[in-house]
Amino acid sequence: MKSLVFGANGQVGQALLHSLAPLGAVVAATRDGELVGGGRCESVDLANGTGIGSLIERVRPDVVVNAAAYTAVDKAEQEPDLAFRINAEAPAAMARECQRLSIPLVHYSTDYVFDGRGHRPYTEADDTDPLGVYGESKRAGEVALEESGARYLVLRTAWVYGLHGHNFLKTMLRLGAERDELRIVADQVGSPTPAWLIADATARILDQGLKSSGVRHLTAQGQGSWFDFASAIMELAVASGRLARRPALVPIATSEYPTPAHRPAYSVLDTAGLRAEYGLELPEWRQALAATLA
Ligand SMILES: NC(=O)C1=CN([C@@H]2O[C@H](COP(=O)(O)OP(=O)(O)OC[C@H]3O[C@@H](n4cnc5c(N)ncnc54)[C@H](OP(=O)(O)O)[C@@H]3O)[C@@H](O)[C@H]2O)C=CC1
Ligand SMILES: Cc1cn([C@H]2C[C@H](O)[C@@H](COP(=O)(O)OP(=O)(O)O[C@H]3O[C@@H](C)C(=O)[C@@H](O)[C@H]3O)O2)c(=O)[nH]c1=O
Repeated sequence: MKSLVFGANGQVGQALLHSLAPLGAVVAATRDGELVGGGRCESVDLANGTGIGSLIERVRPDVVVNAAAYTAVDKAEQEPDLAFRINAEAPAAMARECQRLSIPLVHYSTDYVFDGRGHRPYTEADDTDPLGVYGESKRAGEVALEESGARYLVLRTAWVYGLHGHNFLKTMLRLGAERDELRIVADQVGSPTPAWLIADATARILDQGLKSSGVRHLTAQGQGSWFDFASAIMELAVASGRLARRPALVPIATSEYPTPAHRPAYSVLDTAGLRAEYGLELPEWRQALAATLA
């Protein structure tokens, strides 16, 4: 099976290069044709979608996996056009070409498509209502795939972290080394999910073949607040010697940490559908964090 991976330098993209390799050839595409780990690959700037269709046509993969996205949640409030070009128009262009060539398309979306007013895990049938530009642009990407007529799978995930790239784990390790005290929001609840888990699950799904088109939820199991996540990071980082000492962590309300974009208060995703359809077991988020740091 030959895969074409857009966004190969991102957190999920880098993990996909490893996870998809046992299934066959993996053709990587990045913005500038360079891989962060070294080496050249295909190049396409998704903000200017002209090269997308021609690249898919030239590579003729058995599956396209789009891990590229505009993920700067706060900055998106000032750059809505760019966020929509990358998160909605580029996946739409991929879907058009995939539909024309009968190639299945795997794409990722976010818990931030929900408004966070729920009190039980969101299912795929629940209504979306994003609070900010990033979530709106990601929802527009989901709709574009739904309407394309392509065979597709949108994997909605959440709170992605890893040892590569920009994420909350890396921010906490950096700030934890610099400061004696960190103030962390304790009233936003979700499911921290490592990039390797998303990539592994994608490979297990592709190994079986897409069983149906649609949106499915994919996160680590269980739930916690950003404060819980930070507390678990500090505990494991000190135990493993990554941090010399544990900074004091202060739980705060969202109102005490103002940001340009509003974020959902509760965005836990119900993954039962995906687990049943593909027979996947997903680890609890604290176990997944421990495995990542180990
Ligand atoms: N991060 C998170 O917490 C979450 C992410 N998701 C979704 O998961 C998917 C993967 O996210 P993640 O791996 O964290 O994202 P990253 O931000 O780590 O990576 C995104 C990649 O997209 C690339 N990209 C951005 N703009 C362009 C462009 N104009 N042309 C070409 N490439 C571009 C970036 O390239 P470059 O390196 O050159 O900037 C980067 O490598 C996305 O769909 C995201 O929305 C869902 C929930 C949570
Ligand atoms: C750095 C920091 C953040 N926070 C808060 C701000 C915010 O509410 C929360 C998370 O902050 P971040 O900006 O790191 O995370 P954020 O960019 O909101 O993360 C999101 O990214 C996009 C791409 C997604 O799709 C989401 O699933 C989610 O992972 O933590 C603190 O309370 N204290 C701190 O010191």
